[in-house]
Amino acid sequence: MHVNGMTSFPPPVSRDRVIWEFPKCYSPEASLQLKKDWNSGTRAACKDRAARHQPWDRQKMSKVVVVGDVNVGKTCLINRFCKDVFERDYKATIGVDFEIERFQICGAPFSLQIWDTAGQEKFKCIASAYYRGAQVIITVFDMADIKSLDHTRQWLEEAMRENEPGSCFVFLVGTKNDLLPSEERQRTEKDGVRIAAEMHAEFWAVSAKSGENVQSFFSRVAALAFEQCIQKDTDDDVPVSIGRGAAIKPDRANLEEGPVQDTKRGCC
Ligand SMILES: Nc1nc2c(ncn2[C@@H]2O[C@H](COP(=O)(O)OP(=O)(O)OP(=O)(O)O)[C@@H](O)[C@H]2O)c(=O)[nH]1
Repeated sequence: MHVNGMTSFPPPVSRDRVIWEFPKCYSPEASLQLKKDWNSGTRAACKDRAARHQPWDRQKMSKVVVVGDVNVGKTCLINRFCKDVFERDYKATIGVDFEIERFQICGAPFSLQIWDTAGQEKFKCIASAYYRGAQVIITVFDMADIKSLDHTRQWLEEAMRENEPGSCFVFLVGTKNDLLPSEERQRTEKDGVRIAAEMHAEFWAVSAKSGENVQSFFSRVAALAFEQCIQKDTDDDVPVSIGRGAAIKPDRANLEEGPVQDTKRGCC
């Protein structure tokens, strides 16, 4: 970064944004990747740059879009991760909002641009204008409101309408797991896992209130999105697609290759 002819460096990322180990999935039954380690290409690319003390040519960033019914806890989930706060009082998101979170993954700088969208019907047309160019779609439901789980397919369909088929990693996230007694929680998780598998999404259950699984979830998102960026860099001229049907089959090599990107300035 150059400011007035001087080179300035961004501040270091906080410790909980530094990722060396490949983050685990929540449930192997609905996972985008069962592998335990980075792709060999990712490791090699990171090692090579570090050995040559070479900076990455451009800031690597992936666009993440968070969708779901009104009041399911999208804003709280993002705020818990980005600001480590929890807001008890509901304030509707008007249109969209976004946060940029910086990471260091395998020694390389990486950012997630996280778009929070409104669940209210009247803001849908504003929010949907921002779905385009997503590398990750997070569909959110409230674990204490099973109807919101039924609606996640529709949310995904609408988000995918603005993106290339098979071009995005999809997550299905159940929020507010702190509200359920353990038996009910297990039942709802089972339903979530089943629907996630149908949607070719990876399932997670979290609580923005207690913070349970929030950090692990976003680390997982960042790691998968990062690998996709690296793959794109090293294999730029070969068009690849994960295919939506391939997402929960962990052994398929095509997932490791990463999706086709809608390349935007600043994003990978
Ligand atoms: N108990 C509990 N309550 C939560 C949790 N997450 C969110 N809430 C509550 O749920 C309500 C809605 O949360 P928001 O994050 O604003 O919901 P949203 O999905 O962003 O809503 P829209 O912006 O209208 O689409 C708020 O009153 C939060 O306090 C959680 O993990 N546990």
